[in-house]
Amino acid sequence: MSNEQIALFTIFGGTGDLAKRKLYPSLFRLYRKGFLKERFAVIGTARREWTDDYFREVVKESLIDFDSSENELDSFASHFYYQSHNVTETEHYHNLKKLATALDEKYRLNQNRIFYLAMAPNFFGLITEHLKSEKIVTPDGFNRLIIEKPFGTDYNSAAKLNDEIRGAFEEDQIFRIDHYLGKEMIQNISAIRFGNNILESLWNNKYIDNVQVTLAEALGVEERGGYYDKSGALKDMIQNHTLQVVSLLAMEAPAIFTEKNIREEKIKALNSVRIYSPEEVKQNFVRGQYGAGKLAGKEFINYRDELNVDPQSETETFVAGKLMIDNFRWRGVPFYVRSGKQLTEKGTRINIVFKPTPINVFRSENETACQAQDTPRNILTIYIQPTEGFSLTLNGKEIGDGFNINPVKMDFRHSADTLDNSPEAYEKLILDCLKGDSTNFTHWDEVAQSWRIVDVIRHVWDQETTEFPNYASGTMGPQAAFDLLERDGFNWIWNPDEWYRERGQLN
Ligand SMILES: NC(=O)C1=CN([C@@H]2O[C@H](COP(=O)(O)OP(=O)(O)OC[C@H]3O[C@@H](n4cnc5c(N)ncnc54)[C@H](OP(=O)(O)O)[C@@H]3O)[C@@H](O)[C@H]2O)C=CC1
Ligand SMILES: O=C1O[C@H](COP(=O)(O)O)[C@@H](O)[C@H](O)[C@H]1O
Repeated sequence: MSNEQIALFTIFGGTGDLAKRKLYPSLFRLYRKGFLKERFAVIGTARREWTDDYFREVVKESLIDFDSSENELDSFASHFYYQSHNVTETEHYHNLKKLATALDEKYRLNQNRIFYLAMAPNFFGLITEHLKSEKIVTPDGFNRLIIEKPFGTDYNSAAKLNDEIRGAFEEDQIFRIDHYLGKEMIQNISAIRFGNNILESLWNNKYIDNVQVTLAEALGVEERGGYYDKSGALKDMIQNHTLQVVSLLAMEAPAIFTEKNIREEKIKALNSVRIYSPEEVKQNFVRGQYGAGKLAGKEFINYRDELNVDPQSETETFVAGKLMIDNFRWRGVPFYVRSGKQLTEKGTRINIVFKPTPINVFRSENETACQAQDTPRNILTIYIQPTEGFSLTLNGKEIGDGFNINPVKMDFRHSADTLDNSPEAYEKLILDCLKGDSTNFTHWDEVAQSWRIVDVIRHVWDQETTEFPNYASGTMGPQAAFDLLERDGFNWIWNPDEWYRERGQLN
């Protein structure tokens, strides 16, 4: 059976950074794998006046890292067309419609259309309204809208944006991208949980002590200071990616692994995340901003000295917090989350920290059960990126005299070969959209609840200023983030082996 997908892509923001860095390379990968063959076309639109030929050169340049022949690049690029278009001008949509109709006929596209909004969100409502009023949305075939983040800047703006878009597209036609949902190991969370009875049967507050989710970045804001300074880490990384990861970890098992069932369970999990009072926000969430520092021999500047960042900026580049999930499964189990820029290293990891055995039977005879140190905790670490895999520590007997208990690690990592051949997040998500599968996109109800969770935090922070910068680049964030866990008698785990060693539980 052919895997070929048939569609016309219209990319709004076709001259932009996202299109060049992510979208064109992803389309090329789909082309190479045969998901896109002859029956596809791409219209790139933006205000600048480019010719088709120039556009095709830009597309080819974006594929420079691929080992491909000029012939292959030319035949791929020949499917690309450029239409100069200002999204605020109604007449411009007429030309877009003409071109779309012509390409539909030329490539026999069955009126299947994907509109990719790779532009600033303030244009989304306007574009979708025009797509409908100017009848660029087709009566036959499918019409799907891919929307980039950020989806609003708080609950109210997101709801307004949603209403605007829903004026032209139904919820099942809207594909809100969260590129973390396209990552292989994020998708693997469900496989690890629901495919392994030894884990799922322990996946609750009886056996799990705490859950830790870290989304760490080594880089700073780079050229995106203008956007980032208005956003900050809470809206940039917690509202979307982090809460999505939490919902996948916390959700109940779906009756069957389908889009609708998964979505329902994720929404229920998010709805159970406690919305904090202002006092609880102060106790449970902390923020940071990076100062100058040194990392791997490289000097980093203060966040406030970055390009397009306000020199007095109060924007956080780091967030750590404790989420509580008020349902039967999770009552009392803290979900610690943290994300920040310019930290020690790039890495996304999840640690599921199990409770120790009820009593340490290996204690010495002159110790009571209360005096003895706990047995080392079992830790399940899910490595999302850059290394991908998972490990589980179990306790065993140390070789030799006596009866010393040692954690040993069962470690699985995907090989470099597998990783090289595995699809990139955007590639996967675009293919899902072509197939009409929105499992790995965010539904409005998820977006709405995520905003409700973070809005109260933002509101409290906006009332107060903090002493910034409060962490040096190349560290894992401000002291307050460490205190947050220590207060609960715990510590962040980054590398489980080091963590055991620090506790004298591993030689
Ligand atoms: N870049 C990234 O890595 C990521 C980006 N995003 C999101 O993707 C979206 C696009 O980001 P990015 O590509 O970085 O942004 P850019 O600023 O690089 O691109 C913006 C695009 O919009 C076009 N544009 C601006 N105004 C108009 C207009 N009135 N009519 C038509 N076109 C217009 C610009 O072209 P021209 O000037 O020629 O009109 C350009 O193609 C944003 O929502 C961003 O938040 C999300 C995640 C990551
Ligand atoms: O959405 C975003 O994600 C990136 C981090 O993505 P990753 O796939 O490299 O982990 C982050 O740098 C950016 O600020 C944010 O907008």
